[in-house]
Amino acid sequence: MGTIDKTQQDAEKRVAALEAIRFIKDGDVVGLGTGSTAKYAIEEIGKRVQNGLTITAAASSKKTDELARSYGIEILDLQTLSSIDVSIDGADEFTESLNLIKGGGGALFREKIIASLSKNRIIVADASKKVEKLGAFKVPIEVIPLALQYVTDQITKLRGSSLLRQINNETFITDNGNYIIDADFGLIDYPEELARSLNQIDGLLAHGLFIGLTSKVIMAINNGVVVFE
Ligand SMILES: O=C(CO)[C@H](O)[C@H](O)COP(=O)(O)O
Repeated sequence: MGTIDKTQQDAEKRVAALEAIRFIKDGDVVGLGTGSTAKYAIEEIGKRVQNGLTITAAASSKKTDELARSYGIEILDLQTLSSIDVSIDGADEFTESLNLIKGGGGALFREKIIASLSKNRIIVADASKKVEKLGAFKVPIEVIPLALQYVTDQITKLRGSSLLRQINNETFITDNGNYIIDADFGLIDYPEELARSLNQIDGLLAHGLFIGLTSKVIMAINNGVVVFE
């Protein structure tokens, strides 16, 4: 993949995010993702709301909730929603078959609920996120604290190694009050199979393999976009 030019990467994130906004129309309920790419989309949606766009939104994290509200975007209570028109979110890795790894920002559980509720699930990404096989980025796994050892042992049985996420020497706590394990399974040949196995572990709230949860990936490269759908 080579060295990633951060300025170029940021420019691509913005281009992809702006392209995705074309899919939002007046009256939509919009699912808002988390992370630096989703942030570009939220900021632009916010500006358009200030200029008369009438949407409501669901936020995938406290950070996104705060950012969206700061622009005057009306945030709905996720627990009351049974459908979202369009969601825009980022990804840590994606393949051409639209499988993803998400959760680098630790918001994977709410992001998964939003994707599951959404009719049109748009992922926005810079070109560095495209991979042949998932797995160079460790799979984030949200774990209910009392099940930490149990879940770690089950990950070991699936030939994965676990690292409890720490930020500034402190255990990272999700918006839901849980831990994140970053699990290394090496390059993943059969992501659907691994996702199914992880789904069966009690105490594991959500994992970052997003299989069949994406309508399209808008990837920016240089100043253009490529759409995978
Ligand atoms: O899944 C996520 C947060 O939980 C993000 O979408 C993912 O980490 C990508 O982030 P960024 O746009 O900053 O590269």
